[in-house]
Amino acid sequence: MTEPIIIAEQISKSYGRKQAIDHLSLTIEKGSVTGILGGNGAGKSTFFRMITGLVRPDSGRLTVLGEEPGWRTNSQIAYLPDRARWYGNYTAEQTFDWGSNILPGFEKSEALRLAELMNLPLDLKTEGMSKGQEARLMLILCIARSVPLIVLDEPFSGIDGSSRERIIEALIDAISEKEQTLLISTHEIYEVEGLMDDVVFLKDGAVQLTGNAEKLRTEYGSIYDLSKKMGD
Ligand SMILES: Nc1ncnc2c1ncn2[C@@H]1O[C@H](COP(=O)(O)OP(=O)(O)OP(=O)(O)O)[C@@H](O)[C@H]1O
Repeated sequence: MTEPIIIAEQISKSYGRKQAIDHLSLTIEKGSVTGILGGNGAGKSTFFRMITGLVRPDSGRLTVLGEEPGWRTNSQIAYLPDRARWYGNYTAEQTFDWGSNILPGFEKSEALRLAELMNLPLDLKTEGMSKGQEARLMLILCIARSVPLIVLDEPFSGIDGSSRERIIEALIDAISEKEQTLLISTHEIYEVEGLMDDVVFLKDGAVQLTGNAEKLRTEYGSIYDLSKKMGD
């Protein structure tokens, strides 16, 4: 029996004359890995910001973990924003200590294990990190948390193609044991598609197509091929 963790009912959001989200209705099932896909400006990041309460819908109703998004739901969400920046100049290990003190559900031992899997040096300070190393650190801060919902907005941007596979394996490894729900937006569909149970294509702030990834693959060959058809 499936149970929804996110229910969006006809939600809309405009920035001035730009309609970023347009009467979007969508249900995300508990325990699923859902790829939120779509071209630039489709509304992916805005939808994620709504889930984390950073942006409120102008109209419609959004329910996350059984209630309206806010500080109570946010303690149960690990969110990687699209333009994540780490401002302090700390080593990865010091950052994990900070995470243990601040982030609900953060497990330092899991973070250390993931850092090894992802080849992230522990003694390097953030100012000396490459873009890809910083991206790994931000990702680990999210996926080393035992929280019901993980929301990753473009987690692989800045990570080179040859490292991505290893990082995606670490991600699968991190979430497979836990009953977590994962939402992930990405333009790297080819590498990530094996991870997805469900797929949502957004266009102009509304659902263009949604479905079970396996079923869509039977019909279209691959989610990557489908995304080409959808014009991503
Ligand atoms: N704070 C803002 N102020 C004005 N317009 C905004 C703002 N945030 C988003 N928009 C607009 O809303 C639309 C949706 O943007 P959003 O960032 O959600 O798209 P996206 O699907 O995440 O795109 P990308 O793949 O390029 O990251 C775009 O047209 C964008 O310009």
